[in-house]
Order: sequence, then structure tokens, then C-alpha cells
Amino acid sequence: MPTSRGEGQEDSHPTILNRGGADSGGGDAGDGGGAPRQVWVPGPVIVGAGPSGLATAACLKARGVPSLVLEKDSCVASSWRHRMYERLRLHLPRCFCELPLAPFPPGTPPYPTRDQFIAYLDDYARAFGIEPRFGARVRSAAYDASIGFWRVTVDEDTGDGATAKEFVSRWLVVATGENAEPAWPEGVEGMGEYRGVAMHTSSYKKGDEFRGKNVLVVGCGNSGMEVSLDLCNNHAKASMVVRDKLHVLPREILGISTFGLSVYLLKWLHIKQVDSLLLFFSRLILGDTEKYGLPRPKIGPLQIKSSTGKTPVLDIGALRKIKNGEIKREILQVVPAINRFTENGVEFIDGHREDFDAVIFATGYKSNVPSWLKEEEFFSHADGFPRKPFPHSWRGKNGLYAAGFTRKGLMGTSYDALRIAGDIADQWTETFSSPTSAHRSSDHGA
Ligand SMILES: Cc1cc2nc3c(=O)[nH]c(=O)nc-3n(C[C@H](O)[C@H](O)[C@H](O)COP(=O)(O)OP(=O)(O)OC[C@H]3O[C@@H](n4cnc5c(N)ncnc54)[C@H](O)[C@@H]3O)c2cc1C
Ligand SMILES: NC(=O)C1=CN([C@@H]2O[C@H](COP(=O)(O)OP(=O)(O)OC[C@H]3O[C@@H](n4cnc5c(N)ncnc54)[C@H](OP(=O)(O)O)[C@@H]3O)[C@@H](O)[C@H]2O)C=CC1
Ligand SMILES: O=C(O)C(=O)Cc1c[nH]c2ccccc12
Repeated sequence: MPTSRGEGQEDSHPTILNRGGADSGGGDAGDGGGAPRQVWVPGPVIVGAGPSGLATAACLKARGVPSLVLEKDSCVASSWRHRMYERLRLHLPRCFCELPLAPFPPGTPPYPTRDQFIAYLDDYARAFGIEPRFGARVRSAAYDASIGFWRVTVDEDTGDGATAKEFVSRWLVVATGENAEPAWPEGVEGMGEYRGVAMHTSSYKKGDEFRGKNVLVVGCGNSGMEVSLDLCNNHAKASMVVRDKLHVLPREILGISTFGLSVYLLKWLHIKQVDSLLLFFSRLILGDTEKYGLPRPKIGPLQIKSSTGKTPVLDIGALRKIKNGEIKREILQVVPAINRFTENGVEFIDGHREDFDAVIFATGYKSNVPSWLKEEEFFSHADGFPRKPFPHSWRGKNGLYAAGFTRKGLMGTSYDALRIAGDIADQWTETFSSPTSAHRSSDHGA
């Protein structure tokens, strides 16, 4: 445990406090069924090694604060490696997707591919010397008011079974993502009966395997639209369930990214005025989407994004396929759009039935925070997001922080990482700047 500024900064390695249960012989063996091994962490514990966890760890490092990143998978950016389809490109220009302190390398295209983004994140972790603890799934985290520290319990996969460890830290940064788990539709009957392929877009890799197949895509956010397009490009017959009104915007307007244009216009104009302009240009470029079965909500796209977090579709070509009739629409306005599954397909709420070789659920994602964080004042148990929206979503009480829960994509991640690192670095400096305060903190922790 560091008792001086120098020791605290140089020794970022966690300190074992007890050896728990039967594991008294050292090493990393199991806990033998007793209390989990306890490890004191001098800096913050960050849960998740996606863009948000990496950005926070990097900003902390730049301020001289060590951290411990816990990651359930065996690599950084695991959601980008394992849960994004092959041909995915970022739909916002790279300048809105780069993390603090490190731009994309020269030569990166305006809309980086998934592989380029993964390579960027790998380089980012390397450049800042971030070495997450992999195979460390956080199964619970709770603030222990009696010692003023967070207790973070991890199931660590050591190869021969999971062992439990408890990390103890003054600060806990939640960076497990807005999209931690696939969201499956509720209340649709007969899913177990369906004999075709049923999967979520997070498992969709590429369209080749669906060549010539009749595929139903449920949901028409960006995932539904892009997967439908990918299916069409791979000669599958795609149908898309549209259960509600939605905004489709071109990815670019007059050669400028729609997102970049919005960010610029919002500096000068009210959000309603920006929405009117976006809708005017969208109509010019895409035509009247209602004619193609995609009616628009009354409220504008940025207002909806800002109040509900629902992202407008940034069209990269699906609309043209819909106009051409290559993506067949199942336009069903009433929820739930699918009444029930049958053995070979679905029955829609208007009563008609159709057979499908595969059903792909593009029904979005949810946070997994309620499953492990024992705290409900800052994080809502209902949706696993901070209760306060951006720009107040990054800091809770007792050293609790949220990185990447702004509903603002990677720009929000950068905002959070800088804020969180600044806030913790100030406390760190205060704690380790005088010998008396360092001893106070040491007493507190022990
Ligand atoms: C298909 C898709 C495309 C997107 N494209 C863009 C885009 O172009 N531009 C943009 O700005 N945003 C985009 N986003 C939104 C968002 O920016 C990304 O999802 C981004 O990856 C979020 O980063 P994150 O670190 O917050 O979450 P994640 O990338 O999901 O990382 C969270 C990490 O936490 C780990 N984890 C989860 N639970 C635990 C646990 N209990 N214990 C330990 N580790 C855990 C996970 O394994 C994961 O590695 C996209 C989202 C999706 C789904
Ligand atoms: N290239 C890129 O950068 C991409 C980025 N993304 C981003 O990833 C995030 C997640 O996007 P996405 O996966 O599309 O999720 P979203 O939550 O944005 O969209 C989910 C869609 O599923 C619909 N839905 C949900 N439940 C049902 C149901 N029971 N029956 C019918 N429809 C249903 C929703 O309809 P309703 O609106 O009525 O609730 C909505 O259309 C977003 O931030 C998105 O922008 C996604 C893909 C590509
Ligand atoms: O990819 C996403 O969903 C994002 O959250 C990025 C984003 C933030 N604000 C927006 C407004 C319009 C389109 C995308 C986004």
C-alpha cells in the first residue's frame, strides 16, 4: 500500500491484503471455497476494456494516476471484435470517434472500418501501456461505507475453473457500455417452436451464409438497416419489420457528414431549427420516406436523440434498396409487430403468415449494470443507465463514475474520460501530496 506520493505513482500494482480460504500458499490458485482473495488497488478500478474503459485509463495515466482495468473477455475492444459484423464502418466521421490524446493514424479513411477501429484501439492501449486484467468478469461491486472503499468481486477464469477475487479501491469507474447485452423482444410467443435460424445482430458476421435465403430482420435502427443492406448485397431476400415511425437521414449532406453538420449548426441555431434543416435536406436527397413505408415521427431526429437516446438511421444505401423493392417491407405499425412464431416462420399481427429460413433480431441492446452493481441512487436499476442525463451522467457519490453512458456515442466517451480522469487526479494529488494525508489515506484503507 503506498504511503508516499512516489510509491503510489510508481507502483500501480495491486497489493494482496489477505490470501482468503485455503489458498495460503501464494500464486494465483483458487480460493478453495473460502472468502475471496482480497487485493487493494491504489488507483481506480475500471470495469470494461472497451473504448470508454481504455480512454479513461489513458487519461488517468496522462495525469499520473495508475488504474486497474478489469475485462471479462480476453482482449481489448471485445464488443468490436466479437459483436460487430465484418463490413461495419463507423457511421460518424473519424474526428468524432477518436479517443482523447491520440488521433487516428494518417491515411485512415473518413469512416474507418471495424478492423481499422480495432487496430486503433489496440494501438491506443499499447501506447498508454494499458494492460487490462483479462478473463475478469465483475460479478458484484458495492460501496463499503465502514471503510470508505468499493469492494469489487471478480470471477476470474484461470483456465481450470473460475476463482473469486475481491478488489478494494476508493474509486470505481463503470465502463461496461450502453450495449453490453443483446435485447430480445419480450412477449413474442412460440420462439421455441421456430425451427429456422434465429439470431441477434450481435452474432451476425456476414451475409454470405444467407445467400438465396429468405431472411426476416426484426427492427429498423442502424443495425436493422445495415444488416438488411448487407443481406441484399449478398443475394439474400431480406424483409424488415418496421413497427413504428422513424427518422432516416442521409449519412452526408452536400458532401459534409450529417452528424458534423448538425454539431456545427447546433452552435448557432436552436435544435428545432437544425432538425428542420436536416429534414429539408433529407427530403431533397432521400425523397419522402413515408412513400416507402417509413413514416417520420412528428418530433425531429436530434430532439428525439436528445430526449430518448434513440439514434436516427444514417442511411448508407438501404433506402435505395427499399425503393427498388430489394428489401421487402413488412410495415406493421402496432406493437408487437410479430404476433407469434410458427414452426417455419412468423405470423404477423395482421394475421398473415410467412416462412423464413432465418430471423435476425436487430432489436438493440441493454446495459448489464443492474446485474452486478449494488447501487441504485446514481444508476437506475430499471435500465442500467445513470439517472441524470448528459452532461451530469459521469459522476456519482463515494468515488463512483460512469464512462460511456451519455447516449452520445464515442464523443460522449471522450467527454466522460477527460472529466473522470481530471476529477480522480485532483483527489489523487490531494491524497498523496503531503505525508500526513498519505498516512491518513493509508490508515483508512487498511
Ligand atoms: C454496431 C454498433 C456500431 C457503433 N458505431 C458507432 C460509431 O460509428 N460512432 C460512435 O460514436 N458510436 C458508435 N457506437 C456506439 C458506441 O460508441 C460503441 O458501442 C462503443 O463500443 C462504446 O464503448 P464502451 O467502452 O462504452 O462499451 P463497449 O465497447 O461495449 O465495452 C464494454 C466492455 O466491458 C466489458 N464488460 C461488460 N461487462 C463486464 C463485466 N461484468 N466485467 C468485466 N467486463 C465487462 C465488455 O466485455 C466490453 O469489453 C456503435 C455501437 C454499435 C452497437
Ligand atoms: N455503422 C454504425 O456505426 C452502426 C451503429 N449502430 C449504433 O449501435 C447502437 C444500437 O443500434 P441498434 O442495434 O440498431 O439498436 P436500436 O435500439 O437503435 O434499434 C432497435 C430497433 O429494434 C426495434 N425493436 C425493438 N424491439 C422490437 C420488437 N419487439 N419488434 C419490432 N421491432 C423492435 C426498435 O423499434 P422502436 O424504435 O419502435 O423501439 C428499433 O427500430 C445505436 O447507437 C446505433 O446508432 C448500429 C449499427 C451500425
Ligand atoms: O452511434 C450512435 O448511436 C451514436 O450515439 C452516435 C450519435 C450521437 N448523436 C447522434 C445523432 C445522430 C446520429 C448518431 C449520433
